[in-house]
Formats: sequence, C-alpha cells, structure tokens
Amino acid sequence: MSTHDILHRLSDTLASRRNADPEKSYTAKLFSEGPDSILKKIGEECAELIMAAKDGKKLNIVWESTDVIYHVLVLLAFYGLSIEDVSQEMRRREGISGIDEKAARGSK
Ligand SMILES: N=c1c2ncn([C@@H]3O[C@H](COP(=O)(O)OP(=O)(O)OP(=O)(O)O)[C@@H](O)[C@H]3O)c2ncn1[C@@H]1O[C@H](COP(=O)(O)O)[C@@H](O)[C@H]1O
Repeated sequence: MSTHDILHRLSDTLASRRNADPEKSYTAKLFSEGPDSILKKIGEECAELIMAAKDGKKLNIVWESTDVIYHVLVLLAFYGLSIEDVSQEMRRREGISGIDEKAARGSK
C-alpha cells in the first residue's frame, strides 16, 4: 500500500468515527471531548516528538511522528477536513521555495 493510500484510508476511517461509540473508538472519544482535548494531545505528542528527536533514536522519532500525524488527522476530521485538503495546499506550494515565498511576503 502506498503512502497516499494509507493516509486516505486513515482519513476515511477517522471521518467514519464521527458517530462511533467513544467507548470503542479512541477517535470517537477525542471527537466527543472536543477540540481542546485534541489540541492538548497534539501538544503532548509534539513535545514527545521533540524529546525523541533530541535523543536521536530513529524508531522513537518514527513512533512519535506517527502519533503527531494521527492526532493532526483527527483535528482535521473534527473540522470536516481531511488529508486531501492538506494535499491540495501542498500541491499549490510545490516548487515555491520557502526562501522566495518569504522574500515576496516582505516586499508586500
Ligand atoms: N493511528 C492511530 C493511532 N496512533 C495513536 N493512537 C492512539 O493515540 C493514543 C496516544 O496517546 P498516548 O500515547 O499519549 O497514550 P495514553 O496516555 O494512553 O493516551 P491518553 O489517555 O492520554 O489519551 C493511544 O491511545 C494510541 O493508541 C491511535 N489510534 C488510532 N489510530 C488509527 O485510527 C484508527 C481508528 O481508531 P479508533 O478510532 O480507536 O477505532 C485505527 O484503526 C488506527 O488506524
């Protein structure tokens, strides 16, 4: 399965958890708790990713990155968005250097 496929499948699964039982689905539990709870988890997972990166342990960096990405996908789903919306924005930015984009911003 390609990266594209797994991200889309996961996005679809998360969207399908909208009306699921919070006792049976961790995603549904986060949805039921609301955005503050999802944001708190994103903050925690980002902090864990930073610590893993500081330790330089590749496997831990992969684990923590996966946690961050999963929780960001949950946040997107909470707002009726998905990886497709992020993918569209990535496509829009493709080929535009961050250095050039920042310089263009400064001249406005
Ligand atoms: N990719 C994930 C995924 N990554 C991380 N997690 C959960 O995110 C939580 C991370 O929290 P922590 O590591 O901080 O663990 P914790 O301290 O027990 O968590 P809290 O009690 O503090 O919330 C754990 O419960 C993990 O199991 C995930 N839960 C679900 N998925 C995917 O989402 C799908 C739907 O999951 P459900 O909604 O649970 O059916 C699954 O099939 C998976 O594909």
